[in-house]
Amino acid sequence: MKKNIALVQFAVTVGDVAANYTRVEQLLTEAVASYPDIIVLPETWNTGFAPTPALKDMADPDGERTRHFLSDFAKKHAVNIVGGSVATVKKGYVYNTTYVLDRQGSVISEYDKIHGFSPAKEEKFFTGGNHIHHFMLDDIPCSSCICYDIRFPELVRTAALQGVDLFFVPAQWPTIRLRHWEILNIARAVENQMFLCAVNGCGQLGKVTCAGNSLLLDPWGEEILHLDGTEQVRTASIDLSILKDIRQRINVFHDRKPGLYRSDY
Ligand SMILES: NC(=O)CCC(=O)C(=O)O
Repeated sequence: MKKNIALVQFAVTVGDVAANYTRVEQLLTEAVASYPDIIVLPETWNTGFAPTPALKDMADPDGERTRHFLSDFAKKHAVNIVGGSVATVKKGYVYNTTYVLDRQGSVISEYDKIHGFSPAKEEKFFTGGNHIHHFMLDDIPCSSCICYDIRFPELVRTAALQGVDLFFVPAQWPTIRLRHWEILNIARAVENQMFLCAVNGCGQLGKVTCAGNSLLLDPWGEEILHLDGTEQVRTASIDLSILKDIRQRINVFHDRKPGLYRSDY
C-alpha cells in the first residue's frame, strides 16, 4: 500500500492568530494540489510556541475554530489531516492539542502534548495531557506525539506496541538543537520499525530560530524527504509493504525482554 504524505512547514507568526489561520489555509490549498492522502501541520500553528500568560487569551476555546476549520477543509478535499497542534483552552486549562481528521472531515482523534518543555517553562502555561492516542487513516494504524515528547522513547514504544505503522511528530524545534531533532526522529523510526513524519516550524519564534528540516523517514531511518530551513510544502510517497519484511528480518518485537526492563523509575 502506497500513500502520499504532504509536509507543511511554515513560519508561524507568534501572537497573530488571524494571520496564521489565513496562512494555513493557503498552505493546505497548495498541499492538495499534489494529491496527498494525508497532510501534516507543525506544532502550535495558531499562536506560535510562546509559553506566556497571554497564551490563554489567544488559545482556541475548546478547539472549536480549529476543528471546524480543518474539518471543512478535509471534507471539501476528501483528504486526511494530522492537524499539527494548536493552543486550546478546555475547562479553563490551556493545552497543546492535536486534532486528526479523516477524509469525511470527522475528528477521529485528539491528543494533548504530555511533556511540557521545561527549559521554556511550557509546563507552567500548558497543562499536560494524560493519554497516548491511536487512530486509523485509510486503514493505516497511526499515532503521534508533539515535539519535546519525542525525547521520551517509552511514549513512542508504548504506541508502537499497539501496532503503529506510521507515527507523526509536529514540532517547533530550534536550529540550535537540530542534531538532536534528526537523531531522535531517526532513532524512534528505526527502533520502532515504523514510518515517521516529523513536521517542524521554521523562521523566528521571538529570539529563537526554528529549524525547519522536517523529515519523512522510512523504518530503516532512511530519509524519504528532508526539507531545508525555509517555508515549503513537500509531498512524497511511502510504501507500507516494506514493513513486513523489515520486521521479519530483525524481529525486535519478538526478541525484546520486557520483563527485564523497568520503565517506572
Ligand atoms: N516545542 C518544544 O517542545 C521544543 C522542544 C525542544 O526544543 C527540545 O526538546 O530540544
